Amino acid sequence: MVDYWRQGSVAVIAVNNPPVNALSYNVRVGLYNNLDKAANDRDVLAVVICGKGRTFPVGADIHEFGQIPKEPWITDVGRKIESLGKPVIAAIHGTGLGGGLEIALFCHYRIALPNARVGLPEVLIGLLPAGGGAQLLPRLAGIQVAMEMITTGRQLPASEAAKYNIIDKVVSGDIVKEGIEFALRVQNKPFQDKILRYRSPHGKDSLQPITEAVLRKIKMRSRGFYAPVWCVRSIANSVKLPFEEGLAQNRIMFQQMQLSGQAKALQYAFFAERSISKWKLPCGGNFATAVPRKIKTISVIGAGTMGTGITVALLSAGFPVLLVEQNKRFLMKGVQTVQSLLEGGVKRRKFTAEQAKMASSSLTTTVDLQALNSVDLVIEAVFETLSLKEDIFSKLDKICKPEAILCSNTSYLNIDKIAASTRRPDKVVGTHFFSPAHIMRLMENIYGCKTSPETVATVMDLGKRIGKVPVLVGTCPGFCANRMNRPQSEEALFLVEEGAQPEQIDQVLEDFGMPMGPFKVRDLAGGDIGWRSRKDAALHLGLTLSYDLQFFNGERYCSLADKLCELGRFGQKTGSGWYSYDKPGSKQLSIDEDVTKLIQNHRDSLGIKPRKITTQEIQERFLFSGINEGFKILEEGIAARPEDIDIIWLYGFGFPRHYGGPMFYASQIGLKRVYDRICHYHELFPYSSHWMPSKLLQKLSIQEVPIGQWAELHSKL
Ligand SMILES: CC(C)(COP(=O)(O)OP(=O)(O)OC[C@H]1O[C@@H](n2cnc3c(N)ncnc32)[C@H](O)[C@@H]1OP(=O)(O)O)[C@@H](O)C(=O)NCCC(=O)NCCSC(=O)/C=C/CCCCCCCCCCCCC(=O)O
Repeated sequence: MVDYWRQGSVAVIAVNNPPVNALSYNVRVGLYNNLDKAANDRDVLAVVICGKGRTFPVGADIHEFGQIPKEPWITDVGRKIESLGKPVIAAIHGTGLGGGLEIALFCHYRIALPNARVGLPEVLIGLLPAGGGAQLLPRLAGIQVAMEMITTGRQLPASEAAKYNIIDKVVSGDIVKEGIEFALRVQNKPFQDKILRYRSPHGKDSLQPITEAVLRKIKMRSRGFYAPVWCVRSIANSVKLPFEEGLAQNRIMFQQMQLSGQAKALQYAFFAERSISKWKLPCGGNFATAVPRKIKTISVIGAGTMGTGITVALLSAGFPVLLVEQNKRFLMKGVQTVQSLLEGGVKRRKFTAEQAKMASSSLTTTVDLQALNSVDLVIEAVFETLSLKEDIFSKLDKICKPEAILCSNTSYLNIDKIAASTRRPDKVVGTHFFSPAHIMRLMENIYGCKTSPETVATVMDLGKRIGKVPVLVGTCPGFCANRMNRPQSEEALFLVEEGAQPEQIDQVLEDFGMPMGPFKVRDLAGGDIGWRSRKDAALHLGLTLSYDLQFFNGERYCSLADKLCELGRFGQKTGSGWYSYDKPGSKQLSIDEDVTKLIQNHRDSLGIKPRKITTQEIQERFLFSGINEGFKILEEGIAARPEDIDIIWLYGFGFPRHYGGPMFYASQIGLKRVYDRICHYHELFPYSSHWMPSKLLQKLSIQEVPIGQWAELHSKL
């Protein structure tokens, strides 16, 4: 796991632990022993530490967390470097992260390739850099830089790291060769002043103001995530305590954090995110065997909000796009939107003006579907009306070349029905983007019963290539994301009907860590869309939405949202919704007395006496109704694993990452407790079928099955 060789007077110690040279126990032992070997070899005058393969070590092996790490620890390897009596050079390529960078900081010199990156990302997995990073970095780069890097986990490119003295020299060419050359130059020079433990942290007199400023920033963005605050404390230890004492204190904090639910959740999320690309279809096709088609040209149908967002996402990733609309007026408007989204990207520094110009020049437009006869892939993004989509797909089937893949950006409709309107159901797939599609990273890809593994592989690959997080699910109304979100939105309305205020519910869920409460989300999305589909659904059943309606199609129903829409209060875009806004389109909101009165009148008209609703009830009814649906989604095989569901929630709805996602959150609360509360609400609200407890949840709750075994056990149950 660690290779050793000598080139003249230089010993090279190369970590060889693919894929990312994680510092697992055997690697630490290998490093320690080989450093000894170099120390004892009198012909060795300098040592180079590097990584084989694609990268320098990226840190501790996260799989080993949760157990007490066996010695030697990273700090033991560090002490060995410091006391070696010979200069040690870290030669960094790829990424030098976490414990990897810590080892480099114990070295006397650090060189890196221009495209290398360094960072201390422990905070992102709920930890602090206890292997020496929080003590060493302030002594090298100063308190300010250390605070920024350690509390955010940001990776710095080599050139920026060199500005802060983290890298002594940026070199090009072969990193090992460069390391050896550097070693030969410094081998006979004094290097005691390069041992960072003997330095004092730069900017230590400003510790207090820097800490206060950083804590203010953390408070604004943390939403209950506490690792950044502990990271701040660990850096303060570098000023307040002697080096070894600081290390010991940080180790104690690390141990406590490691056992915390937040660290477990974040580490789960890390691996969950990597597992989603390992998809499998019920028919047996999977990521390892299916080969994606090469996609060069893409057409997007529909230049509305979704179509233009998707177009920008594709253009900015370098794909030429042919944008289609039914008439020139809509098309012109769409092109203007694309241009302004690209300009917005330049302002947000997502890309340069030059890149935006290039992207814009790759956009072509047409009002003629026939022009799509040579594209490799089509993404349809028109209204959510099945008949309209069926019509478009049957036309596309006739126009597009036989091997072209046809995708629907539907958030709700049955992919099999859309596919059935073509003679190529194997090449039809759902690609559900989230709004705003050029920003939101989730791409919920939906296979139908005939979608081929090759088609799935192609859209999963496309998602990655445009910087999205593609998750594969099966087809059912609302798929995974919207199906789970629906009971939650309904519960939010019912809670208001029973006595809560919209702003109270929003606050409770924002305090929980959601980026926005459900009523703010409704106002942002626009109430009119849901209103129209509710009216359509009623019409379909031969009903009308009336204001005293308490049941609809056998289910409990709350007409408050309809009443708001009837008043033209569609949300932010009209300047009023559940809240009122400074002006249409503004985000500045305030509580509106008219809405409070409307809610009161609504309760009066139905004879509902408002009751006090607790924070616990709001959290449970919102979160558990969605979680119950999540278990049904697993039960039906719509999602293959809880990880798929959790990643959908992390990226589609901003579920707080330090809870891992709703399914992991349920596992941490305890399945028995979640199940019991769901049964309780089912008893209270028998006319909301979403409280019907999931059978899978019931079975798993009997033995509190750990989340890693849900999918496997489910297939056996
Ligand atoms: C940027 C990456 C490195 C690479 O990204 P990419 O190229 O996109 O590839 P990925 O798909 O992400 O990854 C490829 C595969 O590698 C796996 N992987 C990645 N990183 C790790 C890792 N760190 N460990 C294990 N496995 C890893 C990944 O899962 C992929 O696997 P697969 O192909 O899907 O199977 C990117 O991966 C990345 O960012 N990685 C994370 C880097 C990171 O977070 N590093 C920091 C880790 S934490 C750390 O280093 C901490 C060190 C200090 C430890 C201090 C210990 C103190 C001792 C206390 C002891 C107290 C005992 C007291 C005892 C007593 O007193 O009683």
